[in-house]
Amino acid sequence: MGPEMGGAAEAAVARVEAREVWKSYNGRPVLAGVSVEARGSEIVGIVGPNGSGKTTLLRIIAGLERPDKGRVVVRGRALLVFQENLLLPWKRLRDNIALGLRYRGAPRRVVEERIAWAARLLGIEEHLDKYPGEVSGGTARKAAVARMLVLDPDILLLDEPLAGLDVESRRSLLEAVDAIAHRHGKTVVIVDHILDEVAYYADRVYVLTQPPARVEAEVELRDAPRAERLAIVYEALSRVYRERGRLALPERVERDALPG
Ligand SMILES: Nc1ncnc2c1ncn2[C@@H]1O[C@H](COP(=O)(O)OP(=O)(O)OP(=O)(O)O)[C@@H](O)[C@H]1O
Repeated sequence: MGPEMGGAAEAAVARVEAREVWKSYNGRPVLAGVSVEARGSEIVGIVGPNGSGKTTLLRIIAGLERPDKGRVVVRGRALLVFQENLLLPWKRLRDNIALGLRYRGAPRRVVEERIAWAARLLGIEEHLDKYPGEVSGGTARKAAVARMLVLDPDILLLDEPLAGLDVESRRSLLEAVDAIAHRHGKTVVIVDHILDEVAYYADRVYVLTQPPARVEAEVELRDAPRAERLAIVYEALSRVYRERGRLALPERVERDALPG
């Protein structure tokens, strides 16, 4: 790729791009040339089956691992919310969310303001004085997101944020993510295996293949009505499968099927 052109406004837009990323563990390929991109105020969903390298891809984007091959560009500050939440059980949610800010020496007033803002956005104000063991999985997940959000990242990487949550928790978490991206201007990358809800909220979805992962389909959804987005992704996938099926047909049938 050539040098980035773009003016000053363009230069300020957060961006994350993985291009043809390859990764193997013990000689076994997990990612086999995966390219994804997210920029500006948008939600990008990366959906794939279990073991398809979604976590590995996020860890590479976050700089926690190196790809064997390929290029990763991150413009802006990216923070990863781990699938396991990693809340400290002996600290109240409020203090868990404050951890990074206090570590950075943020003034008390700033810490309190940011916690109040993030808690309101995620709808967990009433739980701030509880311990992680006293709240639902959905509230704990939201607290884990809040803990990163208060650090004001440009890019938020969410590793399977919907895993283990009930329908209402998934909906309310994704509503908050929607506000984080579209009202507060963050770039959000969600990896998950639940296509339905991710498609409903995402501006673009990448569907990964079974491992070793490649991008099976990349589907733009930004301008599509939400209620139609899942169908649009399924249509795109059907096209891919049909195409593959067609290519797999014997040569004779293949020729017969050609127009003219
Ligand atoms: N550090 C590592 N060392 C060896 N193998 C690893 C390592 N990290 C991941 N793997 C393997 O790579 C594969 C992909 O793992 P990864 O966690 O990235 O997939 P995933 O799509 O996030 O899966 P899941 O949906 O189950 O969380 C798995 O088979 C996993 O065992």
